[in-house]
Amino acid sequence: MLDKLIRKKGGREAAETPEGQNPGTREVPEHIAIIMDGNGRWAKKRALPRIAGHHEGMKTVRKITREANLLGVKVLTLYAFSTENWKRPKPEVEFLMKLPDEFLGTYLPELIEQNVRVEMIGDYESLPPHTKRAIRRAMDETAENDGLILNFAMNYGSRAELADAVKSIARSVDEGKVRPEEIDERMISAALMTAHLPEPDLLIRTSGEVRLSNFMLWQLAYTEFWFTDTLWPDFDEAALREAIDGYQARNRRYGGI
Ligand SMILES: CCc1cc(N2CCCCCC2)n2ncc(-c3ccc(F)cc3)c2n1
Repeated sequence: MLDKLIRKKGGREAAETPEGQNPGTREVPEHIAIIMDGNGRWAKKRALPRIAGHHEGMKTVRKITREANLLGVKVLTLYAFSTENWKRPKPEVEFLMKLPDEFLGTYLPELIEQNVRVEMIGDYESLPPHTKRAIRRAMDETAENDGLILNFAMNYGSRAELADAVKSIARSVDEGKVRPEEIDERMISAALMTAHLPEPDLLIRTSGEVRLSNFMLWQLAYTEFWFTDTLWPDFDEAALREAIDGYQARNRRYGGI
């Protein structure tokens, strides 16, 4: 089983672990981001159609959301559909675009009961109308909840997000609201779709793939990565706790030696 934590080196200044504090006693990650990979392979191993893997993966979304909320995680960002996924076969894309409605139709009452707030990052307007309706309803019906933020990255691509942020800042310069010399990291972070969220503390990617796939490239600058061979449909509460244990066991540094 390939479970490994790859710690980002270097980065922003921040206090070292205070003297005397046991580095293993770190808090639960405030923000966990997950690239939910391995659904098609899970189905193939069982001689099932790929959509069976996506459907099983949806049940894992429910399981991991509940566990993360119980553990005190504040934000859970799930990479559900990338801008590149439109290239998949039409029937698969059509099935995927129905999953938000199916997921919320089944689990929204449970999410509301758990005080979960549903949010989304990505290009909302380009989604099919039925997909937008389901997501909009879930966001509206959970807007007052102040528990875990369940943030779906839907029709999301980090480079497109960064390009939009640059355009927005360039417009502000054009309008005389911003001088070029004022543009800094903070202004760019504030122009991203995740401006209102803390940066991810822990990124988990399942199915053994070790790459970012155009996911939160700016926001993951200081994030610890956990890569596991476990396929997303098989990723259960114990697997989540193992990833969090791996995160807590490391003496996280934002730079310095
Ligand atoms: C549109 C692509 C997609 C795929 C997908 N899969 C398939 C691929 C990844 C594994 C999980 C199951 N899920 N699972 C939940 C949602 C969902 C999205 C938004 C929302 F508001 C509520 C639920 C979802 N969306």
